[in-house]
Amino acid sequence: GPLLPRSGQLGTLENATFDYVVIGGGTAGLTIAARLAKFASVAVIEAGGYYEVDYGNASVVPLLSLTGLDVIDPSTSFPHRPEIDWELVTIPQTNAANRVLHYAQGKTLGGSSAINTMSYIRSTKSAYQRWADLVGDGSYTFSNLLPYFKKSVHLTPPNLAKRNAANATPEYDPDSFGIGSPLEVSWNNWVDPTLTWLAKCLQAVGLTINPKGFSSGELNGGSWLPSTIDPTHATRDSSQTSFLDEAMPGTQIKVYSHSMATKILFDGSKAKGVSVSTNGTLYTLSVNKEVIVSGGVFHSPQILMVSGVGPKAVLQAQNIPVVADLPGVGQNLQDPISINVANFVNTPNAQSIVANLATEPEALRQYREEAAGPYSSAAGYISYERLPTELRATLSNATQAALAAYPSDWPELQYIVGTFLSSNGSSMGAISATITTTFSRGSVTIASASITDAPVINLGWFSNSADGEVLIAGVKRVRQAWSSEPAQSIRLGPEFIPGVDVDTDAKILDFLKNNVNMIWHASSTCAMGKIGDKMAVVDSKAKVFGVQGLRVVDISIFPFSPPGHPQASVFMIAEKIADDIENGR
Ligand SMILES: Cc1cc2nc3c(=O)[nH]c(=O)nc-3n(C[C@H](O)[C@H](O)[C@H](O)COP(=O)(O)OP(=O)(O)OC[C@H]3O[C@@H](n4cnc5c(N)ncnc54)[C@H](O)[C@@H]3O)c2cc1C
Repeated sequence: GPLLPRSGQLGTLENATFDYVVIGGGTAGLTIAARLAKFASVAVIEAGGYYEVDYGNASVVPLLSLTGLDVIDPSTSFPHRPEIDWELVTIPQTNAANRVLHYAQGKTLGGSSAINTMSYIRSTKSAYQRWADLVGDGSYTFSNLLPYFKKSVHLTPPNLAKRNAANATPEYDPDSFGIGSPLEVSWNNWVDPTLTWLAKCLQAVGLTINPKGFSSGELNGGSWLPSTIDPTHATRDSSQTSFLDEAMPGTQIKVYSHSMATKILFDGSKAKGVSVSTNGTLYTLSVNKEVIVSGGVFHSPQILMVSGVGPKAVLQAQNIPVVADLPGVGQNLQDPISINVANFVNTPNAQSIVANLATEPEALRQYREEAAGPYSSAAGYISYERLPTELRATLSNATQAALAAYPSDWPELQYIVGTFLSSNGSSMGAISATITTTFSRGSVTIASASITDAPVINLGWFSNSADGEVLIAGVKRVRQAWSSEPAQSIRLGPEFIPGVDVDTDAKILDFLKNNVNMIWHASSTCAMGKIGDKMAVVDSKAKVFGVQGLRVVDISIFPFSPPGHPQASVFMIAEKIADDIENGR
């Protein structure tokens, strides 16, 4: 790959003053820092280092983003990789069989954009309209956000010669993209044969290809997805390899890596700096202008709380002096749940090719010499829909009414196709169902006044019974796809997961409670809202209520979990708020 030299510590460990100090060099943090550094002095404090150094190929090679990233194991026996993962573990999920889950979050420059599955999907026009309405600011409609979406990415059209899969030609709306920079968005240079079959199964039950793709404000039908990938080298593009790499030589941006922001410091109610710890050295980075918190969904509320901004009772219980009593900090957590319906199949997949000693050398050659072949492939194919009438009719009246409150272009379910090897080396195909109307709510709070104690996470799974009902319908819908005519050409044996004995709603619900997974899209723990909204944490310019000189810019400020995949909107919001700041808003 084209890796630039990656040094470790880049700032000197002593008190200093900047215009802006950004807490967290993750997806949003490096994006906004790089933009602000064009006209101001900026420091970034990041707990991790360079993932290319700390984690090597597993975080760079696209195929390994699906299969090699052992950090995404949600079980409590997850492999320990403290150099790139926060190793967060939830409290027992009381409505989900008391499960305790590991929730991967990137602890590295690039944050979760360095460990995610790289798919690039925006939300729907009505979802952004709802965002605009909730926060009382018309700049959040899709058409007004589009310039920021365009600015944050550089699109390279698919390389059809390399993809070499006639039935997997991506369709998309080029007008939804522009000539932004520096984050690369493009398509895989190889298509997994099993995924083309699974896409056909979804198409056979009515989820036909959406000619506009999923970046023009529509989420229905199916699409071969673009991802955040450098198409020339077929390597992951993250906020680090794009925004930070561009800013490093071009601006005076200072990065304090392997460094913890331990507390935001206030002068009265004005943020005046950040206390930092690097390998035991404590120092203060002061601001002329603002502190920007970009710690992600779990750590942004934590740093606010340990600094005195949060629910008064929580702060007082930890003897933290109250700077601003904001009851919404850590509340409103929304985490979409997902389940696989999986079967053995007779088709090869990327893993069976690279696991086979006869075919692996050619796969390696293709990747090294042509940036193509199985190693170059990550995100594949996704479909969205509102439930068909006959399945909607199986829901309780309360759940039907709850769904009816959503606008008509808001999908209710997402289906992701996937493929992997079973422990005995056989190919498996999986179609997952994921809810896109998360009714359950969780929370994040603190165990102590110290930033070094992990935040206390309750995902709130199944706290609202509508989520289970909708996901049961999703399982039935995926079973329809697995019963379609194309599926008969590839399926081997009876249903493997959940299994043919899981055949009633009650049994499916029990299976779900014991087996659903996160798709790592948790959001909304410092939710944006209108002035006067008691549970809102930031206003529409991302300014924290009740204090001055402090914004939060990351996925925690989404007012709700938007359908689609979040990183596109995370990059967008960082661009938007950077523009607000540059223009004095
Ligand atoms: C396994 C996985 C797969 C995913 N797949 C996809 C996908 O395919 N498509 C998609 O759109 N989205 C995906 N997502 C979600 C998406 O990546 C995240 O929503 C997004 O990256 C969040 O960005 P953020 O800026 O809010 O937080 P992050 O990118 O996580 O950044 C937070 C940063 O703050 C740092 N930090 C936190 N606290 C401190 C502190 N006290 N001091 C110093 N530094 C601190 C962290 O180390 C981190 O670098 C996935 C996420 C995961 C984890």
